[in-house]
Amino acid sequence: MKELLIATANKGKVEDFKKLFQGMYEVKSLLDYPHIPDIIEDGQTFQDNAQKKAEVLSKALNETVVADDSGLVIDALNGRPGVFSARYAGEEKNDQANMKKVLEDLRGVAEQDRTARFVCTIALASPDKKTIFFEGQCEGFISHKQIGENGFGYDPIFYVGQTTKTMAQLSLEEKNEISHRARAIEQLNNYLIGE
Ligand SMILES: O=c1nc[nH]c2c1ncn2[C@H]1C[C@H](O)[C@@H](COP(=O)(O)OP(=O)(O)OP(=O)(O)O)O1
Ligand SMILES: [Mg+2]
Repeated sequence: MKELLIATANKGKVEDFKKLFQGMYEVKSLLDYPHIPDIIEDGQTFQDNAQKKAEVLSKALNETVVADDSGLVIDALNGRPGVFSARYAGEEKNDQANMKKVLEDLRGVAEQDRTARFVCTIALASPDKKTIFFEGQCEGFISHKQIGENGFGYDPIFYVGQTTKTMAQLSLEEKNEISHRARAIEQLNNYLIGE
């Protein structure tokens, strides 16, 4: 089976990619290449960061690389945390601290004003080809406390759509039906099949 390298060291993302590419590609990630240094994400947009992560690795290894830059965009916080989602509460990239800070920032904000979306931008970079982008989103709203054990990142505080289920209450299969990452990967997959 063909290998596909994902320029991420995020275990939750790797699990999503492996499940979504099951039977199609053998997914490798930066977890398999621990010696590769972290790529500084200094872009203004998810696309900028996905492009940098994919192109730096594609050039270094001279092979096709996929990268994902994603995050939580909250309307009442003017789109924050956005591209700063991973480090919202500090450089240690601690999910619990990030969620705590979001809930503190939204203290007193009414239900109807807690709208948010997850955004995932995927970049496909190949040596001597133009980088291509695919974006997926998932609408929802922010809970008042953490609910559910599954997934990663901000899943426990993100109610999916108009439901009363957080992303962390979904099974991996259910999440992969509706998530921002699944929607972006579906477009990537359609492109790769057509190549
Ligand atoms: O499905 C998701 N469910 C919950 N939270 C999520 C999801 N997708 C992204 N997120 C959050 C986690 C992290 O706080 C940020 C990603 O930051 P982002 O820089 O793209 O990833 P990262 O630094 O963890 O790994 P890497 O850059 O190596 O891909 O958005
Ligand atoms: Mg990152």
